[in-house]
Amino acid sequence: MRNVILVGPMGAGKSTIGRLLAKELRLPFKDSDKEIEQRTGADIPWIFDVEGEQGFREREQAVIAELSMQDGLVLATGGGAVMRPENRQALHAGGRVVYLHTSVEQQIDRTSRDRNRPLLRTANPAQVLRDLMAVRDPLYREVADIVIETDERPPRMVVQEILARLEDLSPR
Ligand SMILES: Nc1ncnc2c1ncn2[C@@H]1O[C@H](COP(=O)(O)OP(=O)(O)OP(=O)(O)O)[C@@H](O)[C@H]1O
Ligand SMILES: O=C(O)C1=C[C@@H](O)[C@@H](O)[C@H](O)C1
Ligand SMILES: [Mg+2]
Repeated sequence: MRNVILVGPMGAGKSTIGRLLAKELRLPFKDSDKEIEQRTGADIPWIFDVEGEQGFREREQAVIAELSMQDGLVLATGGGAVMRPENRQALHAGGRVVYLHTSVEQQIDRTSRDRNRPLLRTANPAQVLRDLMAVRDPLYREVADIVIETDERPPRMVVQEILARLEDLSPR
């Protein structure tokens, strides 16, 4: 079997739902952001500060390429992973891709308590989230086999819907 891969913006719930989904499927869970941090020995804000976004994206591409090639993982990706065509190709080839959709209003709410997202350390994080969503929403949809709405749905309900929709997919 190939992997189940979660894509979507910051605050969509990829890390939270990925962990629960992996438990349900009894598969190992990997989070590309965490994997980058472990391999670098530094957290994401540090990588952005020292190496710039470009440096982070290079590390992200290497991790996505490697993890997508594995089998039987639940893989949560970073919010910007779909920006590079090489990543979209690797993710599509690596398994079933699930886009966790959320409104910008929910993103603002879900990311407001957490300081670990360097792109949101600005005067107007809501505008940044809106601008990123305008560019990225079509890319998440391009790479996804399934789109799942997460607004007003607790993580456990989202997981059950993913499981049902994965069952319904025909082989590709
Ligand atoms: N369906 C949901 N309903 C309510 N809260 C949620 C839901 N999904 C996630 N959350 C909460 O939103 C916050 C962000 O979730 P999470 O870190 O899983 O997002 P992410 O998609 O991994 O973001 P990033 O791309 O920045 O890594 C967490 O506090 C989490 O508990
Ligand atoms: O949306 C983004 O570009 C990002 C999302 C996070 O998951 C991290 O990958 C990083 O903070 C960048
Ligand atoms: Mg995450």
